[in-house]
Amino acid sequence: MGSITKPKLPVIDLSSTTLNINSPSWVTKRDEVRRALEEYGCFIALFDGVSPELRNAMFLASQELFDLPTEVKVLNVLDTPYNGYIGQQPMVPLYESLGIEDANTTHGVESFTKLMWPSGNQTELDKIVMKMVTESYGIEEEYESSIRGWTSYLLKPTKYLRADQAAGDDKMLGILPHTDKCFMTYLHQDEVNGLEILSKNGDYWIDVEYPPSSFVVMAADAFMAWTNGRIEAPTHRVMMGGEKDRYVLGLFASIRDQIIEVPQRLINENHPLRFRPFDNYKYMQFYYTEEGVNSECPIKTYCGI
Ligand SMILES: O=C(O)CCC(=O)C(=O)O
Ligand SMILES: [Fe+2]
Repeated sequence: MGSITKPKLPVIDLSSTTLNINSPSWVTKRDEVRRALEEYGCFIALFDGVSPELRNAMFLASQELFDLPTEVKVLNVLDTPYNGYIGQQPMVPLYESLGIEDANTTHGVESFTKLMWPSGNQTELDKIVMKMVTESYGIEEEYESSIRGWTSYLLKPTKYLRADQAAGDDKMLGILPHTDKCFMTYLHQDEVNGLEILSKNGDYWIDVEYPPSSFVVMAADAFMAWTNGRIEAPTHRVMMGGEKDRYVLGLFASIRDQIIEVPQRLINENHPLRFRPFDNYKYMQFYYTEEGVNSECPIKTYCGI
């Protein structure tokens, strides 16, 4: 491992100023997005400048949220396991998160969400990425008719305590290696790095350095199954070092009340069908069963062929 220069994640500019659906650069970018996802399962998207003032405001709000007493935070209970409040877990003592379901619609949290996702356009990033990937594969119709309208968004402010206990250069685990169980994930962080992506061959971890105004776009398990395994959900973890707490805003897109089925176009001799039709929310429930937790690749166990 020592002397290998590790690759960095591809950075793709998806700011609205650079995107024009009728220009040749749209096609180039679209295929770049697909290739990045096929190769790494994720990439860094530069996405419309969030002003420094807004960024500060949203991370300040996040900080205030985590400063609430634990008794208040635990009141945030959601139906899907691990989507409400998580904290004080012995395996990952630095980690804390608070999920807000239906982040783009639920009336009561709308203003909070708007603050957290300035100009409300981060679900727009999902729309752009999905348009690009599905166009690139020629499966836009399948996306429009059976996925897009069923997408729900979980907004998850997350805090990682600084790793005071870490001695010297040692880092502490912020979140255990995992793949996400939803469809797609969009991550935005404050200034502290820590996210690491496992390379496709599993040989090394890639450190993620976010440029300002950038998001990590990451495929999750349900997307991997929908694309018949063309795009794999990358294993990732967080390692904490240094003297600052880390704040992250995650947006997790899942498909609700709709069976996900591999589009015919993605099935052929070289790519035989690998996944049976499945329900994303039932899969997330399955993941927290004993069988799911102990499975090496839960999505394959759940609906693999
Ligand atoms: O903190 C990060 O950068 C990643 C968080 C994450 O992987 C998750 O919440 O699923
Ligand atoms: Fe994750």
